[in-house]
This record gives sequence, C-alpha cells and structure tokens, in this order.
Amino acid sequence: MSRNRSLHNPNLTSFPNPSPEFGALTRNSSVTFIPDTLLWWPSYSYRKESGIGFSGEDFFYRDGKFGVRYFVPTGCVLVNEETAAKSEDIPDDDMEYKILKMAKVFAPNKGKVETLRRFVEDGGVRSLTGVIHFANDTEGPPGFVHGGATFTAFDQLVGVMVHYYALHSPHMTLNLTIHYRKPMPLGSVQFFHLRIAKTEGRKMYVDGCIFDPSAGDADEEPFDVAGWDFSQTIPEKYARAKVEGVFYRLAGIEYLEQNRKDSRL
Ligand SMILES: CCCCCCCCCCCC(=O)SCCNC(=O)CCNC(=O)[C@H](O)C(C)(C)COP(=O)(O)OP(=O)(O)OC[C@H]1O[C@@H](n2cnc3c(N)ncnc32)[C@H](O)[C@@H]1OP(=O)(O)O
Repeated sequence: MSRNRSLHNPNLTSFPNPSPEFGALTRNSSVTFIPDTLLWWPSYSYRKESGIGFSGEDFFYRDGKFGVRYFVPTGCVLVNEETAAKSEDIPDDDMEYKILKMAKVFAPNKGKVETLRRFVEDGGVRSLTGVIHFANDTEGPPGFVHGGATFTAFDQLVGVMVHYYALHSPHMTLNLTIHYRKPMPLGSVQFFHLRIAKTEGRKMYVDGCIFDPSAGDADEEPFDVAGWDFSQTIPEKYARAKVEGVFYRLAGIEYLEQNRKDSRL
C-alpha cells in the first residue's frame, strides 16, 4: 500500500531551518533565542562527562527526533553573544561539542546566577517558549504524532526549563498530566510555551501547552506569534496539548547513582 506522501515524508527527519515558525519568534521582542546546541538536554552530556553511567538508550529523542528551538524571556538570557555566534557553526551531529558547551551553560557561575536572580526578583515570568518539530519517527495514529511522543516532548521541555532556571540542581518529575486537545500532525512544526507557575520548597509547579496559531476558529485571523507578549498565557483554543505538573529538586545527583546501584541488586 502506498503512503500518502503529504502526510508521511521519509526525508523529513530533521528540523526545517529556517522555518517560518522560528522566524516569527525571532521577531518577537518579548523573547530571546538561545541556540539549541547550548541548551541541549543534559542527561547525555552528564553521563558522558561524569561517568556515573546512564547506561540505557534514550527514548524518542535519541537521534534528535524532536528538533527543538528554545526562547526565554528577554532579560534573562544566560549565554553571551560570542558563544551564541560560534554555535551557528556547530554541525548538528557534533555531540561532543554540544557536551562541552552544555556544561558551560549550566555551570552555576556567579554572573549567571545573578542575571537570573535579578530577573526573577523583578517579577519576571520564568518560562520557555519555542518551536518543536515532530519528525516522522514519532507516528501514532496514521499521519499524526503518537501521544507518548507528545508526552515525552513535554517532559523533556519542562526538564530543560527547570534546569535552566534552577542552574544545575537536579530535578525529577513528580507528576505530569497531559491533556490532548487536538491531534498533532506528523512532521509539523509546532510552538510550545511553558512556565514555572510557582515554587514551594523543593517543588516546582509547571504548566504550559503545545499550540498551533492556525488551530483557532476558521473565521478568525491566526494567532499573532510575532506580536504576542509571552508573559501572558496562550489562549486555550490554540492548544493541541496542555500539561501541568510538579518537578522535585533532589538533594544531589548521588540520589540517582544510589538508585541505580540498588536496582542492580
Ligand atoms: C545536571 C544533571 C541533572 C541530572 C538529573 C536529570 C533528571 C532528568 C529528569 C527528566 C524528567 C524525568 O523524566 S524524571 C523521571 C520520572 N520521575 C521519577 O522517576 C521520579 C521517581 N520518584 C522519586 O524518585 C521520588 O518520589 C522523589 C525523589 C521524587 C521524591 O521522593 P522522596 O525524596 O522520598 O520524597 P517524598 O517525601 O516521597 O515526596 C516529596 C514531596 O512530594 C510529594 N509527592 C510525592 N509524590 C508525588 C506525586 N506523584 N505527585 C505530587 N506530589 C508528590 C510528597 O507528598 C512530598 O510532599 P511534601 O510533604 O514535601 O509537601
């Protein structure tokens, strides 16, 4: 049986860059781009650098099947321009380079801590915005993204956000609830917007959505991504999926190592 090529393009396995969605966010003055190579998910780099031995295979995102571009509120950017400029030259598959850069971005040096602290004390919303590309490997219902892949994307994105604002202290998901609102087209580029709604002791309460500007009512103008103030919540009708959950700060990374040892007994 031949596949519908408009829905299943076997060549569409990497992030379309530049994409109009990415362009719309770069024009928005309320958010600032962080090159994704600098805000890569830390587990891979951590296991490589520390040798504590995350020995399992990664899940959906092993081969970058979720292509992601991150934006944070303007005013709380931690990377300097020199590093950002350099990152443009990094080949996508150069993981070793990403690891080195990762370590620098998350390292809790004084300047970075001060930048974020000032931003948060001034009432800044701690959020992560961006575009995400669901490549064809994530197929569930024919032509649409598997719900488990969508969930994994959320967990990954929220994890990145929490790491960004918590500056290297390890967090794990206590719970995360997903609400599927509209099917997620396979191979599409979607927007996401996540935020840390509040912090209570070791708990970080998070919420957010993956949204599509054209998912509103048929007779209205699409959502204006370039002009939207991302300190505001995204209107419900644009959401393809929503989450809310709690992340928990561990006392130290040793907790993970101990559990790993215990599970081998
Ligand atoms: C840079 C390198 C980074 C390296 C680190 C990389 C991390 C990558 C994370 C990626 C995201 C994931 O997928 S993480 C993987 C999925 N998550 C997990 O596997 C977590 C498994 N759970 C656990 O290990 C444990 O439950 C902990 C450590 C999270 C908490 O256990 P604990 O320390 O014994 O604490 P405990 O007293 O039980 O609970 C603490 C508080 O949370 C509440 N609580 C407990 N469970 C829940 C729950 N499901 N929903 C709501 N609340 C809960 C309790 O009532 C309590 O509230 P109160 O009395 O204090 O008010």
